[in-house]
Amino acid sequence: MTQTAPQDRAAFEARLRAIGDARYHDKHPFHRRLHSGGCSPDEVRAWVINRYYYQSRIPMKDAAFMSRVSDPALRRAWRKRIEDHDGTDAREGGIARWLRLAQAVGLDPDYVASERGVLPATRFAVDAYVRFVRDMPLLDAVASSLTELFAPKIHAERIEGLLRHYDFADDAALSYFRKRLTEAPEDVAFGLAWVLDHADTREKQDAAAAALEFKTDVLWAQLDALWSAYVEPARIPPGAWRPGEGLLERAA
Ligand SMILES: O=C(O)c1cc(C(=O)O)c2c(n1)C(=O)C(=O)c1cc(C(=O)O)[nH]c1-2
Repeated sequence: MTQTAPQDRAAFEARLRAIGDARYHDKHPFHRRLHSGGCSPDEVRAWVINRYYYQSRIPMKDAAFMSRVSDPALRRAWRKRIEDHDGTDAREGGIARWLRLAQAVGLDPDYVASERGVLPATRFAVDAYVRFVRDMPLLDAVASSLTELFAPKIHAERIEGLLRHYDFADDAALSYFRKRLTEAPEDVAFGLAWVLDHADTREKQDAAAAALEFKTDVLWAQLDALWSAYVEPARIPPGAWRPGEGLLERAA
């Protein structure tokens, strides 16, 4: 039986980028609504609450990844991701910055950090991502992080759209996204080179592409859940956040 030859490096990279062009969540109607000023204050709050759950699990999935890596050089390159989100003694991290955004939209950061009110489908999607990275081959795990190839564009659009359309938005509230503009390209340059180097058979290339598609589904499913629950006609699942809950005194 003849084996299919691997794609050359440029063709394989183009294949990965085409997955983003077709499936990345910048195309989801919820993001269009958010960035163009179409979201109500409560829709923005629902997004902040649910997206916190994703943020909170990113360093956990990176720790799960590192626990499986025997190569010290790869661990050294990867551990920055955990510090970017958790911070260090000297430096604030992304989770703290996200909670600043929560405060700016009138939410009590303790409520957001409690993870109460997160939609069931958000939990299922995000937990599936953590499990995927914990259980699948390292190549698939690294490939699944490559949605970050497409993230700087959406972060830039978001900064511009939120600043233009929403009163709560200012540099402090949006500092999370501005910081990611420099953090994400560093991470993804490393991740992409690693995947291109290690996907040395057609089967591995197919697996890496499938991992990236899986991750686009993880992101898309979160926004589908948000739309279904909070955009009219709203269908909020039992136990999920209801407008009016978890607000700061001044916003209540
Ligand atoms: O706002 C976004 O659209 C977005 C998307 C993604 C992504 O593509 O997974 C990440 C982020 N932001 C992000 O801020 C972030 O720290 C991050 C880490 C990862 C990852 O898979 O390791 N994705 C993302």
